[in-house]
Amino acid sequence: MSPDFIHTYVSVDCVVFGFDLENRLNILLVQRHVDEIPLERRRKLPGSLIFSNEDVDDAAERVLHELTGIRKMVLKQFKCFADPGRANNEHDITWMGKEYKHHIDRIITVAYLSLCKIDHKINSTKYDNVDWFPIDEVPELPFDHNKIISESLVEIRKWIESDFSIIFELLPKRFTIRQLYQLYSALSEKYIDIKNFHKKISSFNYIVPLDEIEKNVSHRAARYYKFDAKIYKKNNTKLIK
Ligand SMILES: O=P(O)(O)OC[C@H]1O[C@@H](O)[C@H](O)[C@@H]1O
Repeated sequence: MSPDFIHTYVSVDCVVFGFDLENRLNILLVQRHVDEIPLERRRKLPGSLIFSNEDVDDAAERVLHELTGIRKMVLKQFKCFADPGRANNEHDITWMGKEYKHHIDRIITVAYLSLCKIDHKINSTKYDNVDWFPIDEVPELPFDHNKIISESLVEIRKWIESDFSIIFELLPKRFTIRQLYQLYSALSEKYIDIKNFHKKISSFNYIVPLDEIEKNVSHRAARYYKFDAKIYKKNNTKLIK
């Protein structure tokens, strides 16, 4: 075989989105625990090299489980990142050497998107530090992880346009229309008038009003709603075309 063909490692990286109480999109970052790397360069996307007998999708599921303790999470493979130089920063080489006891200088990574309710208990079996970061407070990250995150944003927008029901993976089980509006606005780049949004939403029978309203709020208390997946599957309409 020509020596120009690569023998390379393959990894997965997961961008897990959450939506916080201040109506901001967040993502989960983990911390590398290695003294030789400066503190401010230790945060990264959760990821792993894949095992020789493992499918990439299975590796992504494993990473998410090791990250959150949750068995089944919504998961979407969206892109492969294969720049030959993506893993040759000296800190990243040090990290890979410590973590895998190998000199690794080329890794192709397959990136995944996932969604998690931010109030879900994170019970990591692998990482000591797992934290939510608002998307505009994400620090400079190792490898090409900042690039992966910015491409994942484009992807999550497309995903919501093609399957609106995934938005409910990010909302609490009961939510107000304002929360739904704020999440939809944070995700889509278009301006949407709140009154029109309310009108559209009230025509969707899969968004079901509950007999509960907000308590202890300074504004007019809003009603809570829930998403009914069964009704949604029957209609499967897009929210806004
Ligand atoms: O074991 P760790 O370092 O978490 O994962 C392997 C890393 O290797 C790189 O391709 C990835 O970007 C990934 O983050």
